[in-house]
Amino acid sequence: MGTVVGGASALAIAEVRLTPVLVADPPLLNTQGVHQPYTPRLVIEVVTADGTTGVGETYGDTCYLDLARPLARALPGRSVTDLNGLFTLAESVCGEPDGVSESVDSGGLRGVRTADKLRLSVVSGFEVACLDALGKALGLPVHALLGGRVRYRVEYGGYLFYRWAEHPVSGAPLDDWGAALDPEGIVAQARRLAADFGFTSFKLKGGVFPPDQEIAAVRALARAFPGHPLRLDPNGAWSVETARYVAGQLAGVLEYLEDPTSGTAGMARLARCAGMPLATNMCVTTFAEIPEAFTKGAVQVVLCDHHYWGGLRRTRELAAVCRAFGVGLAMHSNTHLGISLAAMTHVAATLPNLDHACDSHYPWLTEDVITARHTFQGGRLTVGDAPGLGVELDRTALEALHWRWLDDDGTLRDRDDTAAMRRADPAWATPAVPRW
Ligand SMILES: O=C([O-])C(=O)C[C@H](O)[C@@H](O)C(=O)[O-]
Ligand SMILES: [Mg+2]
Repeated sequence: MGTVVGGASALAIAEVRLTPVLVADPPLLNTQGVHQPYTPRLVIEVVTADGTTGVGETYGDTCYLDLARPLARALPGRSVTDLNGLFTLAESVCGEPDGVSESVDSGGLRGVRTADKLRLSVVSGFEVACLDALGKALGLPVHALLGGRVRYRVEYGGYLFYRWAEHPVSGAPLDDWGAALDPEGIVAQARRLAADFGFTSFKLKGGVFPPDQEIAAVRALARAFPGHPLRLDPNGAWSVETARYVAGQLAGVLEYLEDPTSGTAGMARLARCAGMPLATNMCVTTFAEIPEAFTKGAVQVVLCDHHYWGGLRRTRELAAVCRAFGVGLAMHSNTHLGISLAAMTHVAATLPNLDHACDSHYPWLTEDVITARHTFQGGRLTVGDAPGLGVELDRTALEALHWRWLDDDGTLRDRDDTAAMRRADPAWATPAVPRW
C-alpha cells in the first residue's frame, strides 16, 4: 500500500459506507441531565478505486445522519485528495437540517446549533475518512498529511464526572466505577484515573450541584493533587455574579474556568474580574463567533474540537487564529470512539500552540469499533507513524453496535440528557439558564 498504484484515479472514491451505532455510555451527570445508556455515533468508511478504506467518525444523531446520507451519495467519483471540495459539495447536496437555531443546542452543551455547524460536524467525519484513505494509499500517517507532528506524544487530562453507579433503567450497561456524588467520590475517581491512565491534570464537569459543593470538590482535588492543573466546567450554568464568586473562591487553584456563564457578553464581563483565564467550547464554536469574542477579550482559551470546526485542517486554521490573537488552545471532547481519538491525537500532534492537556471521554467507554484500543501512558498517547490514522476497524464490533442501533425503537438514536434524567426524576425539565 506504500505507493499510489494507478496514480490519481486510484484515489477516486468508489464507495462510501455509513454505519450508525449506539455505544454504551455510563450515567455521567451534567447540567442538562444524565447521559443515556447508549449514545449515537456515525462511522464513515470511504473506499477508493484501488480498494483502500479510510474511516472517520462523527455524531450519530438523526439530524447528522440526514446530512451525511446525501453527502455519501454524492462522493463517488471524487478524489480523497479533494478535501477543500468537500465543503462546497456538502453545501450543495446536504440540504437544511431540521431544528437549527442560533441559540444553544437542545443538549445545551455544544454552543450554537446553526445549519453550518451541523454540516461541518458531518464534513469532519468525511474529511478524516478521506485523510485516512489518502494516508494509507501514500504510506503516510495523517499527521504527515497535516504538515508533520511537532510532538511525539499528546497529553490528555482526566475528565471527572459526577455520576451514578448505574443507569436507572433495567438492562443498561454496567461498569465498576461506582457513584461519585461528593468531593470524596470525585477524588477517588481522580485517583483511579491517575492510577489507570497516568493523568496528571483533571477537569471536573460541573453545573450539576450548587456551586459551593463543586468548589468543595475542586478544593479536595487540589489537596489530593497539589500543584496539578485543575479545571471546572459548568457548561454556562452560572450567572456572571455566581461565576465571579466561584472564580474568587478558586483563585490560584484552577488553571482555567470553562464556560462558567452563557454567552459572549457575560463571559466578557466576567473575564475583566475573574482573575483567571476563561475557556470555552460553547461561546466560540464557529469562525463567525471569533471576532466578537476575541476583540471583547471574552475568552483566553478555546477548546478546539475537529467535529465542530469541520475537520482536522480547519482545526489547524482555528489554531492559527488563536495564535494571532494570543488566545490559548485546548481540546474538547464528547463521547467518542477510538477513530475520533486517533484523529484528535494526530491533529493535536501538529498544533504548536496546544497549551493544555486535551479532554477525552475515552476512558469512560467500554466499547469500541477498532481492533486495538488506545492505551494512555503517563496520561499521553503516542503519535504513531502507521499509514493513515493507524487504526483498524473491528467489523464484528461495528456490526454488533450497529445492530443495537437497528434494534432501538428510536428512543436512543438522538442523544437527550434531559429525557434520560426524566427516567430517574419524572419532574425533571431542561434547567433554565443561569441555573445558579
Ligand atoms: O463542555 C464540555 O466540555 C462538554 O460539553 C463535554 C461533554 O459534552 C460533556 O459535558 C458531556 O458529555 O456531558
Ligand atoms: Mg466545556
